[in-house]
Amino acid sequence: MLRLVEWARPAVPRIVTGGFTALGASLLALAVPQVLRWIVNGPILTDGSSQAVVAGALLVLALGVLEAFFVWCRRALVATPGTTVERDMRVRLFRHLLDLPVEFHDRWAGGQLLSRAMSDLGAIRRWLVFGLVMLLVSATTAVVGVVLMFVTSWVLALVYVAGAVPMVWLSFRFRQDYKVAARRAREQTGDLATAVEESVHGIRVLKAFGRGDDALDDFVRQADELRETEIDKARTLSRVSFALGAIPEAILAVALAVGVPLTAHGHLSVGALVAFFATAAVVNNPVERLGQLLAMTLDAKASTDRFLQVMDTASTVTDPLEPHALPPAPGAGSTVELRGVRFAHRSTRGSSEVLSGVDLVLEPGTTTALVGLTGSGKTTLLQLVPRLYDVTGGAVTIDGVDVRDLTRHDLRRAVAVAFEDPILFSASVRENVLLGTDDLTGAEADARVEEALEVASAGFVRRLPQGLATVIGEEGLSLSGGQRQRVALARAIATRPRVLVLDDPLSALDVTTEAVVTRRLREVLRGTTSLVVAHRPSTVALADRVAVLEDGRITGVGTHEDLLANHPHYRFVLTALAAHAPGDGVEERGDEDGVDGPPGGPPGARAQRAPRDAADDATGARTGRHDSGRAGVTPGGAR
Ligand SMILES: Nc1ncnc2c1ncn2[C@@H]1O[C@H](COP(=O)(O)OP(=O)(O)OP(=O)(O)O)[C@@H](O)[C@H]1O
Repeated sequence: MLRLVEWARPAVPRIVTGGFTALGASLLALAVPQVLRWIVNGPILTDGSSQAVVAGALLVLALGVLEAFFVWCRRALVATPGTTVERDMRVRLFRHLLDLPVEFHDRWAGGQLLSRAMSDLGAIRRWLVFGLVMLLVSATTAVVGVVLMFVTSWVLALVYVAGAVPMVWLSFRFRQDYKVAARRAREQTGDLATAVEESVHGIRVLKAFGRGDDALDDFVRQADELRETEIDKARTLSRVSFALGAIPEAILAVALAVGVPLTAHGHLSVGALVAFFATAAVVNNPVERLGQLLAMTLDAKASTDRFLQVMDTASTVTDPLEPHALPPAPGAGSTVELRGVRFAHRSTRGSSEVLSGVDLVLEPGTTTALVGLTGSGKTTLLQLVPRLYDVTGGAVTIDGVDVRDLTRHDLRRAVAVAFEDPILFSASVRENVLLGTDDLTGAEADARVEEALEVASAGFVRRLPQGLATVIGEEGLSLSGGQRQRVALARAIATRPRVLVLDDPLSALDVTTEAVVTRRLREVLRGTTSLVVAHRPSTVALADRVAVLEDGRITGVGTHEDLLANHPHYRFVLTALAAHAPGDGVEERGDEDGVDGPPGGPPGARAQRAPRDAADDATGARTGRHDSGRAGVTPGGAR
């Protein structure tokens, strides 16, 4: 937990000052018994001077008021820096999450990250500003108090210290048990958050399949598990709290039995006896609180471990130490080359590769369609260009520069991506479209948005309630699949990239809309080198050339006609795709340019896109016969 200093450094001065004021408060509390001793041994037992008693009482009052002031100071001092530290840690965690590669996010559940960013950091803050300070102050108070007890009466002090032995042993046992439960509770909180996140994300599927009750049962089971762990923790804590509360009181009984005879026989003054018990009462407070503070510390320890587990994960996709720059843009897109590219996902690394030696050259300004069976690795290959994953062998170059030699910023300015399942953020349409163009403002930005929307045939956004200012994404207006795809396509186009990577970007559009978008896209793509995953013959129509991905390699590159004539696997794939391609219609038919429908569209106007899994690799097509012929297979969707 010492490593928390690294994050808490700016707050350390105030936390330390807060600690000193808390210590001051405890020492003032310990001074009260000494005043009592003076009053009892002095004015009360000697001359009975009421003036001296009043003076003593006023002194106790002053000490009490001062103690209360110090307690207030501690709270005031540590409250603000605690929240600052929490905020800073949260920001650094989020920044690190953004920096970590996709590979990391493939492995980690969202809820686990969410709970680390929220509840774990909250637990660390509470410990820093309260637990840590009070633990140190309690320990110091106990030590100073015991020293005062020895000064008052070493016999009674020995009785008190002897009682500490079982308390230390109990605390040690408690630490062992509670630590495990604390960690388990944190993990279960993360799992619970994941369950909520997944269910909310997939609420339509749950409802459509009537699986809400199952999801609820699952959630209840997880919530019960967490509850049991929390009860486990509470039981462990209450056991130790009981012992830490009872033992000091029992010690006081023993001390009384020893102390009274000592006083009766004149070995101990009455004032000293009173002072001993008053001191013991002050010391008992922090001792009894020890269980609670230890629990808090162990909770914070579990949270710190979980936080550091993420922070210590180094990013594997990093900027080079000596980055290269891309040569000036040639004007007609860049040359992209994949040389002997191999790739295996982390989970299957060592056992099987998705790509096992891909060689492909994309000439400047050309559009290449990537065709292959489902699961053949098209999406994976695409993601290697903007380094969402790093190749495990070979290299990807842009204009002769290895993508790993570019800074990620430069690379991602040069390469734009649109995925089949587009994610839009909770922001206005305009902000979503301008996401990748960080240096554009004002009229220039407006013009770029207009142009991108035009090419992507996304004019429907102007008819949204607030036009381009309408908030879409999770917190805003829901768009249909095809509408989202077009906004995402506009976002990719708006960056005016050298290289455009499109993963079946028109899959949710009906044939008419796709034809319009395709026509406009072809015009724009002339100045860009594009790689487009094609699942439909009509998407192949976008391309100048087609590359066939088969068994982890490119087994054919050529025009559609050439491949159709000479490449059996291409014929097979295309036939299989054509058999499942639209008009398996998806998107509402529109009213503007024959493409744009009103947002949301008429009920029932949308249907799910037909599954293309029938063209699955499970058909044996990878290894089997490719004799499906070429009957009527042409780009543009004709069957
Ligand atoms: N994050 C991942 N972790 C592990 N394996 C993965 C991951 N993503 C994809 N795969 C596997 O890699 C293989 C290729 O997947 P990929 O998505 O690239 O295929 P695809 O050709 O794009 O498929 P489709 O046409 O269905 O979109 C599949 O076997 C898939 O299960």
